[in-house]
Amino acid sequence: MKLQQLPQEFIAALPILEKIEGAGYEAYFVGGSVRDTLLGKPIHDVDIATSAFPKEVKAIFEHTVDTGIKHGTVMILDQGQGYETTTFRTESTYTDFRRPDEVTFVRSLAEDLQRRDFTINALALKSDGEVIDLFDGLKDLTDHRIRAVGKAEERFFEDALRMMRALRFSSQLGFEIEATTLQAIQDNAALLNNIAVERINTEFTKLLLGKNVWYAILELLRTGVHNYLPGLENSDIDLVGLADLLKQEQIDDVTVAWMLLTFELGLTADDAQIFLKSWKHSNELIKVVRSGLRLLNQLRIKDVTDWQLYQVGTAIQATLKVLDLSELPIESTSLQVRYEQLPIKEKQALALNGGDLTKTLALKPGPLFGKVLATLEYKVVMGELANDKPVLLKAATTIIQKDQQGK
Ligand SMILES: Nc1ccn([C@@H]2O[C@H](COP(=O)(O)OP(=O)(O)OP(=O)(O)O)[C@@H](O)[C@H]2O)c(=O)n1
Repeated sequence: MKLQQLPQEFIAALPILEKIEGAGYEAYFVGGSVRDTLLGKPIHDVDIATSAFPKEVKAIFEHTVDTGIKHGTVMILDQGQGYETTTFRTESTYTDFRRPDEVTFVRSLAEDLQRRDFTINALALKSDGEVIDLFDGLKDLTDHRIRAVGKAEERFFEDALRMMRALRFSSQLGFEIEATTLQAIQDNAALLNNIAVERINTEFTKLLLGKNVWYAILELLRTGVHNYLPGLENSDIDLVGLADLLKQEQIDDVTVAWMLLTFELGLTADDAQIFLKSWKHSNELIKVVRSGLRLLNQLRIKDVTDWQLYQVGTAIQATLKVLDLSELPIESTSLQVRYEQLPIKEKQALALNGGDLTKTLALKPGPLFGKVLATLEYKVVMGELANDKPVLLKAATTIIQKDQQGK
């Protein structure tokens, strides 16, 4: 099959292929960008595979960066754009974060494509538009099927993360996982124990954000893969609940995805922190999920105060989204309106600050200082005091006097 029209990103990179070919080597576009082009989707990274060894690539181009030289990857810089160019290779196991431990460079494209994960990812595109399809990847693309290249088991032994990738692609693309490949996932799920959790996290997050997440979660459960994911062992019922919620609407926000998951798992904010840490999430994401969960869990038992709403702060949008998707009988719009109408949304918006306490009331920094500001903040949020400097100064004076009388 020959592509008549190439996307702009490939056209821009054509001179690179042609230059490598001109030096007497083979070079092709490979991987996700070829798959996505054939699916009519936008592409992000253009990956190139070549028969030239790294030092040969470096001899052809003036500007290169050794991004993964041991694994055969050299970045070619051209017109402000970087192109990852990898020598044809076979590979053994991955224990490292993202690169295989050992690779053997080869000169044939067929051997390189043979070590790739799925047939839809094992297509190569030549500079003249010819699609090289050695494993019926085109048919699988048309039939919406994820099928391992060759023996699925061998591919998963090379890199167990590929089992997560199969589920992730099925969610993103809305493809079915072919029966033998699915069986091999079921048989080898325990190999995921050897994989760095950061890598699993990346794939699982993409799965949660996919359009066919409902199917992917059911396949995840069917194959037992969830039993090898941190904190998800034996959480079948919660995951089915999550799958049902996500059936209603595709989500596009990583934080919302993880908040929804922890909410469905019925975790408290503290337990969610432990759970998310085990997935190696950032402190920033953990903080947002924690405050959102606190509010949502409060809503499970009773209404929330404006102060609780205020404390959710920047996590409010994600939280309201989760509320919308959850089964709690509360309208997110009413909370949204209440949040919008809060007198202030952050401490900095208080009409009185520490400087005013020092200058106008001669209060020195210390425990009382913090107590005064915190009390004013609470009262303003709760509508007990207007956010107005003279009003707050008066209230501050009263708090200080009471404190001194108390001593
Ligand atoms: N564990 C892996 C990871 C990657 N690949 C191969 O390397 C290519 C590029 O991998 P990557 O950039 O991780 O994924 P893409 O398939 O490009 O998908 P996306 O960019 O959408 O994540 C894949 O298409 C596949 O051929 C593989 O065989 N096994």
